[in-house]
Amino acid sequence: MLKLEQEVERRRRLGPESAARKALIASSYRPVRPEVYSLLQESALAPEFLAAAEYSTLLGADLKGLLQQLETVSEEKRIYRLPVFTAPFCQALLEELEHFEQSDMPKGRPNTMNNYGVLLHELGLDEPLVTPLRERFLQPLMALLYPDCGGGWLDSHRAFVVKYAPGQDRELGCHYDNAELTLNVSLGKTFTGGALYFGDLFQVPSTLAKPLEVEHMVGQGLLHRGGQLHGARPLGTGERWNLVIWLRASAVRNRLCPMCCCKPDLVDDEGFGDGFTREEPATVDVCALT
Ligand SMILES: O=C(O)CCC(=O)C(=O)O
Ligand SMILES: [Fe+2]
Repeated sequence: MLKLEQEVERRRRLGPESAARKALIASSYRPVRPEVYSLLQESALAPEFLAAAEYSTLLGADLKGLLQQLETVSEEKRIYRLPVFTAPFCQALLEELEHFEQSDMPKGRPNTMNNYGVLLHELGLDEPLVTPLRERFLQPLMALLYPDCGGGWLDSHRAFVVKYAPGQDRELGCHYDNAELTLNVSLGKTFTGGALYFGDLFQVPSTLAKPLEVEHMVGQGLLHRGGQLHGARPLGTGERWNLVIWLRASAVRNRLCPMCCCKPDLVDDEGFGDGFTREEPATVDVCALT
């Protein structure tokens, strides 16, 4: 019981501690690549990503048409891949994130599994970069790919960078994300190993006997359902940096928390919190499994 109370207390502190770090970073951190903090421009996005997002907004766009614009990694598991950022933007973002990681600024860690990395909202990158990316480009794309998992109802996110390097984190255990949908973009650098593996949806009783192995390709993003069990194989050599965006739809999670599968009992938090809202959820078709 004591452990549980400690965990509740730890979680209660997360919001205010994060807000304090964000304020300190805003007042005293000096970026090395300030241009990544300006409002997201289409010139930062890969032509393939722009084309897929643009197609998705057309009247009459359908899944079949969209699938011609991306790589289907697994039809059964509904995992897709496409380039997201241009190479120069990837490079600039990576340089900025590395500069921050090496600074003496306080850092919130992405989740309980990764000890290295950066939370993008603490750096002030939500407003100029992640929110526009979600609202303008990911939303139409996800609405066509995953209409049954809240793809058309995305209203918040949690974005972070995970870093794997020798002597630091090298792998990630099997888990599911606190997200309806996830975008995972490989930013670099040069590395071997570190492939993702995917099992079934976590609600499906199964073993991970024959997971699907998916290599990261620098510059490219993988799209998958948050509930799809996955993990990362050990890094071989080099450094691996990935931008992970956990995409959330309050209309889905307000009904059933995707982590505990119960009706959520909400407490106040800062920013997007965990993506729940107190309003009545809109009526939305929801996948029976995620
Ligand atoms: O290492 C990766 O690329 C996956 C990270 C991941 O699954 C997560 O942070 O939720
Ligand atoms: Fe994950």
